[in-house]
Amino acid sequence: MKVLTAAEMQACDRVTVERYGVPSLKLMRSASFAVAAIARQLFSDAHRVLVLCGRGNNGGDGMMTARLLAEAGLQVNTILLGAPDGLKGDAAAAWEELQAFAHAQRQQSSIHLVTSAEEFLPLNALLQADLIIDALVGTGFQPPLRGLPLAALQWVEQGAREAKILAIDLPSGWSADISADTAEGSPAFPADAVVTFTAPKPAHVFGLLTRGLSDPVIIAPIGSPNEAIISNLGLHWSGSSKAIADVERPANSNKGMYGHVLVIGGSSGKSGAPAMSSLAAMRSGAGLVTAAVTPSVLPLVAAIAPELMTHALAVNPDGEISAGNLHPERLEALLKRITVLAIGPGLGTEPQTAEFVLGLLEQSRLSAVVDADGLNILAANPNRIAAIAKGRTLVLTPHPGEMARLAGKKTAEIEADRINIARDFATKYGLTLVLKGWRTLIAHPDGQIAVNTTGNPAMAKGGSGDLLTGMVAAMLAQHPHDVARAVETAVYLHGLAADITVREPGIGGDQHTLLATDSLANLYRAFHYHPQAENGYVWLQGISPDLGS
Ligand SMILES: NC(=O)C1=CN([C@@H]2O[C@H](COP(=O)(O)OP(=O)(O)OC[C@H]3O[C@@H](n4cnc5c(N)ncnc54)[C@H](O)[C@@H]3O)[C@@H](O)[C@H]2O)[C@@H](O)CC1
Ligand SMILES: [K+]
Repeated sequence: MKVLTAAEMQACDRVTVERYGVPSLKLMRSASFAVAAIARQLFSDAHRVLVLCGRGNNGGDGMMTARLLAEAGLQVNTILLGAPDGLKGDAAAAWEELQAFAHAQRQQSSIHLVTSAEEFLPLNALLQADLIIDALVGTGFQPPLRGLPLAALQWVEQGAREAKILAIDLPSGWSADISADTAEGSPAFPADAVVTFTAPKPAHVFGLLTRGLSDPVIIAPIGSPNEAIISNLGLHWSGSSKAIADVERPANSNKGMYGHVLVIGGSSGKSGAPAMSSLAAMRSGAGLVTAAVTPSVLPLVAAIAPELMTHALAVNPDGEISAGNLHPERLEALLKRITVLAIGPGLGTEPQTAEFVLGLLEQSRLSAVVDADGLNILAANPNRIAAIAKGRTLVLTPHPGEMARLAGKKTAEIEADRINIARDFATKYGLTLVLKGWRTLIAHPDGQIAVNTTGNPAMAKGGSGDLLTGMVAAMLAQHPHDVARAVETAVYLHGLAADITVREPGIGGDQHTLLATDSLANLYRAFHYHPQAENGYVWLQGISPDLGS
C-alpha cells in the first residue's frame, strides 16, 4: 500500500472523478459510510455524538457521517463552523442533505452554527458527548491551526473530559505531509482513532496521531481504482507484504524447501543472542537452523531447543572466533547446505573475528543478514562493503547508533533524516537496510522504502534485535526470490507479536515486564493476523478485532 502526499491524494480523487467517472459526492458518501461504520464498531457504547464540521470537504464528510449516525438511532449534535452560505461543492450538498434530514426527522439530534469563539460557550452541554467526531480540517489544512477550528480545539480541551474522539482523515491540526512523530508547531486535536481514505499519508505512517500507541488508524477504500493511486514518494507500508506469509504450504512439503539458516555469533559470555536468533528463525518457518558459535557457549546455545543444530567455530588461544575458520575445508563444512547466513548476534569484534566475518562474506555469495557486532565490523571496514554486497542478497539491520557508525555520521543526524540516509545507503551499496526504531524503515536497493507501523516501546530491550535477525533470515530462507516482501514481513510480524503480547494479561503483558522472547509465544497469532479486516478496512495502527487466536 503506497503512501501519498496530500497533493497526490487530491490528484487521486480528481482522477477517480474525471477519468473513472465516480462522482465526487459518491466518494464523500463512501468515506462517510466508512467513518460511521467504524465509529459504531469502535465506540459501540456511544449514544451521544458531537460532530464538529469545518467548511471544506472534511466538514462535508462529517455532515454525512452525522446523518448516518442519526439514522442509526444515535443522538447526534452537529456544529458547523461559520455560516452555511459560503459552503461550496460537495460540502454544500452534504449540508443540504443534513438539513433536510433533520427537518424531516425532528428527533433528538440538533444542528448548530458557530460564527465566533464566544458562541461555543452556550453549547457546553454538548461536550457531555460520548464521542466527538473531528471533521474540521483534513488534507486541505495548512498549518498552523487558527481561527474557529483552533477555538473549537480549545473549547473541547477545556470542556470534554470523558469523550472519545474519532478523527476524520487526520486529527485537525496535523499536516498530512509531515514525516515526524509530532505535529510540531501546530496545536492539534487529540484522537482515540483515525479513519483515513484510500491510502495513508506521511502523517499516518510517521506520526503518533492518537492518544494511545495502539489506538486504531484505519484506511478505508472508498472507490478509487488502483490505477488512480499514484505516488512519487517511493514509500509504502510494510503490512501489505505480510500476504506472502499467508500462502499455505503444499501438502508434499519437505524441510529442504524452506531453507537452512546458519546463525553465526556467540562468543564467550554471549550465548543468549545467537540462541534467541536461532529460536526466532525456527519459529518463523525456516526448514533447518544451525547455530555456529564458540565451543565455550555451544552447550548453552544448543539447550535453547532440541530442534537446533550447532557447529563449533574454531577459536584462537584467547577463545575468540578465529580467522582459521576461513580455511577452505573448515569453510566448506560450515556452509554445507546452508542457504542463508545470519551474522552478528553475540559475535564480538576482535581482529581475528572481524577477519573471519569479512572473509566469509567476501568468499561466499549466500544471502546474508548482518546485525550487531557484524555491523560494527562492516562499519570499521567501509571500503569492503561494496564488494560484500555485490551479487547477493545482503540485509543490514542497524539501530540508529549502528547506522551512525556505518554512515560515518552522528546518531542525531541519522534521526533527523532517516528516510534519505536509509535510501542513500541502500542504493549506494545495492543492499537492503532495516533502520530500526520508532517506525522502522526498510530501504531497498532500488530506492523504494517501506515503513513499518507495528512495535512498541516495550521492545526497547536487549534481545529484540536478535529475534529480528533470526526472523529476517528465516523469511529469506523461505522466500529467496521475494526479498523485499520477506524482509518487510519479518519486520512487521516482529513488532506485531510484541504488540499482541504487551496488551494481554500475562507475564509479558506490560511495557516493563515484556521480554523479547515472550513475544515468540504469540508469534503464531501474528502469522494468523490479517491487517486487512474482513470488511476491507486496513488497520495501519492498532490491532483489528479479527485477530485470530
Ligand atoms: N473527492 C474528494 O476530494 C474527497 C475528499 N474527502 C475529504 O475532503 C478532505 C479534503 O477536503 P478539502 O480539500 O476541502 O480540505 P479540508 O476540508 O481538509 O480543509 C479545507 C478547510 O480548512 C480550512 N483551513 C485550512 N487551513 C486551516 C488552518 N490552518 N486553520 C484553520 N482552518 C484551516 C480552510 O479554510 C477550509 O475551510 C479530506 O481530508 C477528506 O476528509 C473525502 O470526502 C473523500 C473524497
Ligand atoms: K479532521
